[in-house]
Amino acid sequence: MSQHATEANFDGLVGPTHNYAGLSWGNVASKSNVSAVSNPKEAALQGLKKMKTLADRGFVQGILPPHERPHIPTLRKLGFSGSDADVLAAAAKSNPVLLAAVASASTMWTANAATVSPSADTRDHRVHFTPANLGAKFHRSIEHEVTGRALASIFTDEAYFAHHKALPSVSHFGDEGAANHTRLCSAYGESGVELFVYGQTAFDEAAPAPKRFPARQTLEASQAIARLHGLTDGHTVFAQQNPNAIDAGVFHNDVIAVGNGNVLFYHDQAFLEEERVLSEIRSKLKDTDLQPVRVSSDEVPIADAVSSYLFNSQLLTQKDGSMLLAVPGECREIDSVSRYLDKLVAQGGPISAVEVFDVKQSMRNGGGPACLRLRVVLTEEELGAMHDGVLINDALYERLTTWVEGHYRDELTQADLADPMLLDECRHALDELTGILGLGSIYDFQR
Ligand SMILES: NCCC[C@H](NC(=O)CCC(=O)O)C(=O)O
Repeated sequence: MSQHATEANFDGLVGPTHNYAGLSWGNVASKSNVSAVSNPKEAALQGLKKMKTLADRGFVQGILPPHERPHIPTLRKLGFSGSDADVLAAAAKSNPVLLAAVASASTMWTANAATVSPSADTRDHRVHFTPANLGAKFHRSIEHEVTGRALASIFTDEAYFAHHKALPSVSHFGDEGAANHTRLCSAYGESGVELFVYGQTAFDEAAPAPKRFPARQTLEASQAIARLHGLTDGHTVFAQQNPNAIDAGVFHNDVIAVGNGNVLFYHDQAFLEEERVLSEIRSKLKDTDLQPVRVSSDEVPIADAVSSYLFNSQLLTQKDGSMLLAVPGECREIDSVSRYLDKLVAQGGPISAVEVFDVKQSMRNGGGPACLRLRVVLTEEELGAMHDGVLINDALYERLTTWVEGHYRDELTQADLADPMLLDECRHALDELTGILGLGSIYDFQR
């Protein structure tokens, strides 16, 4: 039985400690901007502006809160002791990179927060959520617990929503969430095909794998998520990412492909077995034809795709059924990509409009428009059952903008991360935020 459903996008609000620490080997932007001075206030406002623009266009737009950073409980687990200020000072002295890791605002990239399967696809007809363990990078491996709490406090009703724990946090089950998961369908409320893209097979050392940069997602992790969510084989496709793409800086599939409805917009270097993947999607997508929009290396070399983040765009269905591609500003700064975008719209295919967003603060850490959002397809009933205090409207946008203006710094260096005042500012701000959003006590310092 199908119902009308909507795609809601939940953007991660950038936290007060947004900084450039160069923590993500394999993510070209993160490494090239290491130690640059960041502007957390501007970063958060850029994100809010994107949310507001899309909400104004009629898209359902939600927000996921930033986490408590620097995360003192993690430092205590690692043996630092004394007052919170003592812990910070000792960590800064002993290992500034470790301090930067527990201070990262990386929860802003909610495409990595979790994998979500809509109720039309799952055996028990509930929406299933599994927070990603993000075990490939230490600074991200500490996100899943609080992410799970935030999701559970927004999607509380067990009649509609099912929450799983993150997978075991070892490399065999490396899971990076929705960034490696694409749902294709005829309409959001119809059962679709869930495409899981992985970088490596953990239990087969002979299988193809990247040589230079790490593969963050394993086949075994993707298969486990599909089992947990109660997806059937007939509606699930597993595809290996091209190892050469990972070695070229494509650390998540959403840096080289994006899908929406029956459209798959992708680069010719995205998949290891392109033909097989497309034909399996076609055969499993029962009530509609797949519309591939393939970009060739001749038109957009992979290096340009990576530096522009062309594919890290949001592909959104507008009221009239046509699709809007929400791209980062960098796409208009790179000739091959800008030319391609003009051609894409002119050729009259499924993507009829391009809109540019300035998310430069996030881009400098390797996060474009699509990294900043988690998609949750919801029926009318599910939308009615969720906590609506996190949905953006004019009033919430104004309130959050004022909140950012009042609490965030406009300059942050690596040395500032050891400042005990920053920790106080962050906790104070987040305490107010859970009040604004009506989320209850989700942070460790509130418990
Ligand atoms: N989906 C986009 C994720 C970007 C994220 N960058 C970072 O964590 C960089 C943080 C730093 O280097 O300070 C990552 O690589 O997982």
